[in-house]
Amino acid sequence: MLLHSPPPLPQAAPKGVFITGTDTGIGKTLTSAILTKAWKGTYWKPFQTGLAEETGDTPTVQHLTGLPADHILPPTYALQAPLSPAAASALEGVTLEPERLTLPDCPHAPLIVEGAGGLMVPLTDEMLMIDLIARLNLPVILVTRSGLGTINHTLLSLEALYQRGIPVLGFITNGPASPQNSQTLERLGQCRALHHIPALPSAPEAKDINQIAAQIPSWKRLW
Ligand SMILES: Nc1ncnc2c1ncn2[C@@H]1O[C@H](COP(=O)(O)OP(=O)(O)OP(=O)(O)O)[C@@H](O)[C@H]1O
Ligand SMILES: C[C@H](N)[C@H](N)CCCCCC(=O)O
Ligand SMILES: [Mg+2]
Repeated sequence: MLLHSPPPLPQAAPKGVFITGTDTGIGKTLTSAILTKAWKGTYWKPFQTGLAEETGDTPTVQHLTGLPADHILPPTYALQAPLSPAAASALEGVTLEPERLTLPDCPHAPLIVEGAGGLMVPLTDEMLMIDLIARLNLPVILVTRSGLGTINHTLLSLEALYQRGIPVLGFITNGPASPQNSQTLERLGQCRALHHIPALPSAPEAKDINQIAAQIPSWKRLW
């Protein structure tokens, strides 16, 4: 057995999906914008850090999707330091209570929830991002880079998810096309390659989101 067995996916369409990745800066926000647009869903980033250096993922998704404001929920925690939520909150004297988080009512299903960084990012001294995913009880879409190094990073993340019984709807590769890597990840990771996002020649714009979103299977077709 290479990896633990993948937990079964829910039989019926769940309330939403949790977008995680093999790293920070891997393309979770770009992917979340594409999926929110494709499914005309509702985007939520519960933990935003790094606002001292960036505008934040929520306004980015709002801008890239051009969806009405009620498709975009505000972050539950918005922190300045470009660090993990646990480290940023300690610096800023903010108390995080991820154990109290529940899925918000979302006006437009499905809910697309974006993490911060990867699975093992600390939210507090007792809780990691992966524990929040388990608590919210959503299936995962894993964003990973397409090129060399992705096999190890992706299988490590899948193994962690499977060991915690977290179902994975599939992975999305981001970067220069590498069909061979996608096939290897499907085979060894027992996980579906949902889509590939190409390396765009410049910073993503709404037109890019529209074009890629048009290629995404409908939410209903995935269940
Ligand atoms: N396929 C792509 N083509 C061009 N630029 C990309 C692509 N994917 C991501 N980027 C750019 O790389 C940067 C990081 O991507 P993104 O913000 O989606 O990462 P992230 O995983 O959401 O990071 P964080 O952990 O901070 O939320 C962004 O500036 C984004 O526009
Ligand atoms: C600031 C950045 N954009 C992310 N929001 C936070 C990433 C935390 C990564 C922690 C780590 O894995 O070292
Ligand atoms: Mg992001």
